[in-house]
Amino acid sequence: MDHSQAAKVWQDLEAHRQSLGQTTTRDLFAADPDRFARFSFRLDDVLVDLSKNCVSADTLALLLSLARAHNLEMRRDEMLRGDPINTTEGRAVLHTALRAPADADIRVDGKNVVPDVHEELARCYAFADKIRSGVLRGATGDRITDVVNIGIGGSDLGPAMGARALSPYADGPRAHFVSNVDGADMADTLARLDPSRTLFLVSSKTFTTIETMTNAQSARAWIAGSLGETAVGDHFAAISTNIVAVEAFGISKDRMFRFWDWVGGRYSMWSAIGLGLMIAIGPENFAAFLAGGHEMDRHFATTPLEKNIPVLMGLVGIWHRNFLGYAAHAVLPYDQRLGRFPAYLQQLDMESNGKRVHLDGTPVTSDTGPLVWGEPGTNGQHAFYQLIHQGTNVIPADFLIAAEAHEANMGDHHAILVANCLAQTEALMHGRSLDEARAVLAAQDMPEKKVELLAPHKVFPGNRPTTTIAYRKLDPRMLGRLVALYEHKVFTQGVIWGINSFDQWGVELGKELASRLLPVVKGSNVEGLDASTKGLVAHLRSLRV
Ligand SMILES: O=P(O)(O)OC[C@H]1O[C@H](O)[C@H](O)[C@@H](O)[C@@H]1O
Repeated sequence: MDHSQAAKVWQDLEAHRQSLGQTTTRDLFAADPDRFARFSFRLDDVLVDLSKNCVSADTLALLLSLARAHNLEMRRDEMLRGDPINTTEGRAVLHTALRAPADADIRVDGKNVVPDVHEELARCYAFADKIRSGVLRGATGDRITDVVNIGIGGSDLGPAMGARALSPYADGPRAHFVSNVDGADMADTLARLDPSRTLFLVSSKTFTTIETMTNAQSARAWIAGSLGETAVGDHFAAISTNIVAVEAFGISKDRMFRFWDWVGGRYSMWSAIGLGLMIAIGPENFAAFLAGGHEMDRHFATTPLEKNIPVLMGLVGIWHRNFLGYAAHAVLPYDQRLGRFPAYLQQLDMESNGKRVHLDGTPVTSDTGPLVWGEPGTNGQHAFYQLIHQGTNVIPADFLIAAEAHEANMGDHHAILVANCLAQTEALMHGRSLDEARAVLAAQDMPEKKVELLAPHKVFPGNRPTTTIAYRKLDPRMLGRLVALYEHKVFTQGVIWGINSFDQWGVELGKELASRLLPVVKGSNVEGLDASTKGLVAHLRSLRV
């Protein structure tokens, strides 16, 4: 990286922000009739409209210079060719290899990993087919009708989000997901299931995560308790990088599916971790999901930065976070089946870019990843959009909308959904001035005093940034493109911030303390705890029967 060049562009961007002054996106639209064409970008049917963000051509040009000063293209190529860019863990970062075609050549330590990827994928597909067709059955000879993925974080959110997103394509056994160590999660799921027809997938990269191991043991006891110990083998499969621990759990080699340490947990839904999704939607649909991801990879790898969609989304995010000071980012899918997408992105984005030191360990000098959150529209409109429209903080938001619904013959449902999505982005950009609010009220024949009283409440400041992602239909290929789009956006931002987007040391301390506290919660000595924790332990113990 050229530090002095990067620092100079950063200053130029700050000066540019000053020079924009009070300019609003509304002003930018008024000044440029071609703004939509200039600021919207396409990949086949996917259109990403950045025009409702307060960026000018100069802003984008400066942001692109910033990306170049940080050697974004070089860093991208390093990732894609398998360099160990996850420096704190000494690992390559190759989720892109999971969706590469069979003839690709991507090397880790000199060895092409693509044949291994395809071999494992073929094993997963064969297993999925056998469960779906009833060739593989439960211990009693019954067909498997329900598949429960036991995993947490990256070993849960991807397949869980995907199974919901692609439910119109689900023609296999029902998919369930148990993640929380709260026994309620497992108990509520088991209450709906018949052990003789249930398959558990224990998904854990490390196969040591306490939540997953505890849930897996309970599931094992449930099967053994109702069908006998010998039935366990027929009702379990495992997905992990830790073959030794899987064998120790008692899952045989032929029901063990592996992935590799160069796949981060939050980037793993493309691997065998997707097995639950694969069984639900079938190998063909899963292959379309992978192909969609690869399509976005090609776009990211080969499109000039000026038209590179994930890069541009990442850079606009940098503008918001670092130059306009916006601390949050909302993801608002107008697609009910993307209900878990914001939660999925929370892990992808916040676990990747919620960092406070540079790659070399020195403290960051600018803010890093924003708080990411969201809910499907239109529900959010009737709950928290008030704050997005009129609250004191500006929250940039992504709006996701399909042209086509899966439900034919449902009258105006989809048209109303689309109208609401577009109306929100228009309202957020346009706003309503005090004079406009007064005029609206006056037109209602309201006494002047009341107009004056009410008008300030009806002012919308506008100039609230939104990006709209519009696509044909939420099919497997589209989901693949969408997830990969955000992965590369997160990568882009990590490069600009100079952080490691692929480790997650921030989750360790709580884990360590939880294992230290477990015996205390169960009754051992509270000595050595801080006064608050000691008091809470005592209170909880006193309430327990
Ligand atoms: O797949 P596992 O090894 O069970 O890990 C599950 C999850 O837990 C960890 O604490 C990490 O924060 C996540 O990145 C990971 O996805």
